Amino acid sequence: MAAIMEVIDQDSDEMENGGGLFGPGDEDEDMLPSLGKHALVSPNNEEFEMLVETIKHRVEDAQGETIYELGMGDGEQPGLKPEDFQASVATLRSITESLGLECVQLRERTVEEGSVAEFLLRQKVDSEDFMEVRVAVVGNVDAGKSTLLGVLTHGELDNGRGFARQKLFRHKHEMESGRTSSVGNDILGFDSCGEVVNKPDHGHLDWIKICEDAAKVITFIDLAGHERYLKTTVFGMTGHAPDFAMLMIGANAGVIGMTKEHLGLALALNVPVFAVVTKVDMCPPNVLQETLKLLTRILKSPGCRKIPVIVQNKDDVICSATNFTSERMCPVFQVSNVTGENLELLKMFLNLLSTRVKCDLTKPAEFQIDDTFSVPGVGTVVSGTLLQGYIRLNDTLLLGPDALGQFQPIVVKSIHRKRMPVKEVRGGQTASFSLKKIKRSSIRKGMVMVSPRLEPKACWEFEGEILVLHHPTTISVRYQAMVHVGSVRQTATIIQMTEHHLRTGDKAQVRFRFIKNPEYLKDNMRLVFREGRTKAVGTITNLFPHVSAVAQNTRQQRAAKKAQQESKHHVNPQNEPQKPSKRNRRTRRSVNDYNREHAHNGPAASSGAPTSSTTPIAAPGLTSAPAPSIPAPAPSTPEPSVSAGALPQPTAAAAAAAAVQS
Ligand SMILES: Nc1nc2c(ncn2[C@@H]2O[C@H](COP(=O)(O)OP(=O)(O)OP(=O)(O)O)[C@@H](O)[C@H]2O)c(=O)[nH]1
Repeated sequence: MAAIMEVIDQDSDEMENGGGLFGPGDEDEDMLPSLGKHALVSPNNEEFEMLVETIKHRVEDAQGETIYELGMGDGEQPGLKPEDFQASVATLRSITESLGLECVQLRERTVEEGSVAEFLLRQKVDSEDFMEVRVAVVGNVDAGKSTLLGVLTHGELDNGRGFARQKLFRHKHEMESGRTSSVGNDILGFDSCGEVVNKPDHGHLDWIKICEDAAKVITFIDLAGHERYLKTTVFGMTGHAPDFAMLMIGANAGVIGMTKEHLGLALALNVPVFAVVTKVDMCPPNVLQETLKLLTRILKSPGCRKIPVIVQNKDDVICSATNFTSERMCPVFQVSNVTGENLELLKMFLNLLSTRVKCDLTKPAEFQIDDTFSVPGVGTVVSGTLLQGYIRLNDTLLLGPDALGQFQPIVVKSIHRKRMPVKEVRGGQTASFSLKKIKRSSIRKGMVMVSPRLEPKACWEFEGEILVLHHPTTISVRYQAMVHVGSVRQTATIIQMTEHHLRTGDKAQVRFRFIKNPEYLKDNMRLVFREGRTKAVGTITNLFPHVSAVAQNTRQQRAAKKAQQESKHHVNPQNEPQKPSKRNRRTRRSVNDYNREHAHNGPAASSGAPTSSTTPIAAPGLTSAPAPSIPAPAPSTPEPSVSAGALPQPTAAAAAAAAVQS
């Protein structure tokens, strides 16, 4: 794993500037004029209006809150004289009042020229809406992850023997073994003044009440620490779209086991990390110092290039929270779940975290599914993250891709956010939807629900630029491993690459092919490719949208196929569609059942799609030329001779549109 730390080259530019901190001079290039540190002292009407607009824009931009630094100005010495400071505070309060914001002073400092202060400006509580920040909780087994979450969310300290974590375990075997095995969610709500709103009633937390009372809800994605559950942990990090990762380390055990693995994963996915060292109550000071020393060394190493900040007081919290996403800073907390030491600092930090992922609300809806449920009396429910746009009650969306690469229209029957019924969700939020007329068995994790306007296409094959973090020998064509992209988790085969062999530390442009189902992917998504101790990370650079079996079976296609067969080229078995697994055959059956039952819903069913067992599930369809850096596909590759655009594509969008009209 040391190799991981050495080869990851994290690009700081990719970290969005979302800390929310701004001084008057730190304006948005094209929209807002520069303001001096005296701007709030005695503004005239026009200036006041401009200030209102500026703050409104900033709060909206940061999705509901921002931190204002009073007494700071571009190129000016910081600090305001007492009377100017008082006048500025009064102006700030009347601005926030007019915008319906809460204005909470975080701290005040005296500098050479006078005073400087930071204020948290946050939207007032709206019982139907709240800001959402997702924090993935990672770290080695027994680091105290579940315990810390139990303590934070239930407000009761641990006894050092597993008392606090009992409230969070979801499975009987977890209770018995004391180990987390699944991806769990726990929530911590803060009101507009930053106070915790979680009020457990006999150990039970009412999520709806928390959401109603909170202006901001932190969702902890509690991931398993044991190596056995690494697949689930990777899925939690990729599929649950965390804004931040909280890396937990037991002070006495130190940086052991999966700690570096999890840190490497967060770095690879560009998720900013903060560290929490637990169990300081039971750790001798010299051992704690050793742990901190090693952690700091790892964070500063060329593979990480982080700036560790040991958080010791409120000033450190404000500094690190406000600079967290925009810089390479990695705050390090030292806490005890038993005595409660420094937990207040951690809570304050969590309260100040702003969502990092910027979602475009103007784009058509795109929702990635990370779990499915069958709820008695309700029916099929899917949960996941809305990546862009809005989804409202009774919207018709396209669900897919199925094993045939197709999408089918579904109607949203009800929506829940953290168990609270709502009428709509917007980009960046997690939600659960109950769906009409669909069996749970026909939905799998990794599917999406998108607006018909997106005209979604599935793909069997895609290209990515990858970096091998670790492999014991060499990787070559035909190598298979698990690909994690968003909530997609499926084995894929390398079918082409720009290098003959890849070793640890090598980079290459690689073409993958899924072995079971086509998937809905997008350019620039981060991917993790892993198999045992082999690990590679990368970014999707090129997609090869799948042309459904129906579309491929045109006369032109058949002619092209025949011509290819006649040319007696040997077909590379890697490029042939794989024999479906038993599970996949089951999925196909259910899809066929669905198509039979809903023959009017899509051309696939009505046109007698070739779904017999002798027909490949779906042959790869290449609609765009391979990237120049990749050698052209072997002549034997069964590629369609016409572009997908020329084919009578059975567009699911059309099916959805028909469904909407009907
Ligand atoms: N003394 C002391 N014990 C702690 C502290 N935090 C956790 N523990 C104990 O450490 C043990 C392990 O804690 P867990 O919360 O189960 O650890 P985990 O990281 O969630 O482990 P997995 O779920 O298996 O990944 C429990 O017995 C806790 O009571 C702490 O700050 N001080």
